[in-house]
Amino acid sequence: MSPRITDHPALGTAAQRPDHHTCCEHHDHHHELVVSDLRVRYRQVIALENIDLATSCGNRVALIGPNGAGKSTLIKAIAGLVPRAAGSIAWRGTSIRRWSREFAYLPQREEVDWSFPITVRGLVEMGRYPQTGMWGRFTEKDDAAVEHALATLDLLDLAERQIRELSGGQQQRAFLARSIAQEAHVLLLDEPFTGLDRRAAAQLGETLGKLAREGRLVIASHHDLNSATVLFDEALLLATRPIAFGPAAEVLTPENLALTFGETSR
Ligand SMILES: Nc1ncnc2c1ncn2[C@@H]1O[C@H](COP(=O)(O)OP(=O)(O)OP(=O)(O)O)[C@@H](O)[C@H]1O
Repeated sequence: MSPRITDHPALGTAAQRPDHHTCCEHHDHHHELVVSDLRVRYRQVIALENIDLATSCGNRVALIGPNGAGKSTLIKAIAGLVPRAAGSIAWRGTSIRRWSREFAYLPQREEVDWSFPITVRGLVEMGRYPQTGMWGRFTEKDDAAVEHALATLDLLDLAERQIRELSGGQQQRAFLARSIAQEAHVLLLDEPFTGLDRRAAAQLGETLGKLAREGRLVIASHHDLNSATVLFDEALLLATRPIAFGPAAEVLTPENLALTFGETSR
């Protein structure tokens, strides 16, 4: 999906991609998630290069850039779903080697088989499998975690419905509820606002705010520049390489956006 860039007059101008970037200091011990000098490639294609990102729970981080900029790839790399060609990703001081229960990943809508026969409750219960195992017995603690997740996402009334019978916004909430049941601290969301109407988007925005205030870290690719400063605390502008990272309102300047969108990534 294309970003809405029409409201930003600076974006029409061609801009050179910078040969250096403004970015947070990496190598720091104060942040819970630290991505340092990350490079990811798919065969010959370099999807990400020189990515540095340091942030902590309580923040909502937007990944912003043109199609092919590497947003999905960065989300997958942090989730441990694509291999790194170089660099490191550390969570609470320890390198992330494989998918961890701390990380919950929400793929782009079209990557999910929504016709899969499962109820909302069944989907949310899957969040407990890392603890119980697929065929494990649910304890009271597991049941309580599922109820808490359904309540947090306002899904108790829909718990017995099939996910294919839900609206797009309700489906997003069901997936987020699964992450909450998993007790994941890092929510990695690929374009969670895409396809939602205003009301569902507002509700999701509130939910992400609540989850961040509860002490989770939300990282999401996002296409709507107009809402980015409202919905997110921090932003990483990227076009294969990072253009800027910092507080969303400081980073989303016309100059930075021109650098990010002025030249389409390969
Ligand atoms: N499985 C793959 N095999 C080969 N190349 C890939 C693969 N996935 C992504 N790429 C390439 O890696 C680059 C980054 O893709 P990515 O999907 O991360 O971008 P994006 O910013 O999420 O784009 P969009 O906004 O279109 O979703 C692109 O050049 C893309 O073509």
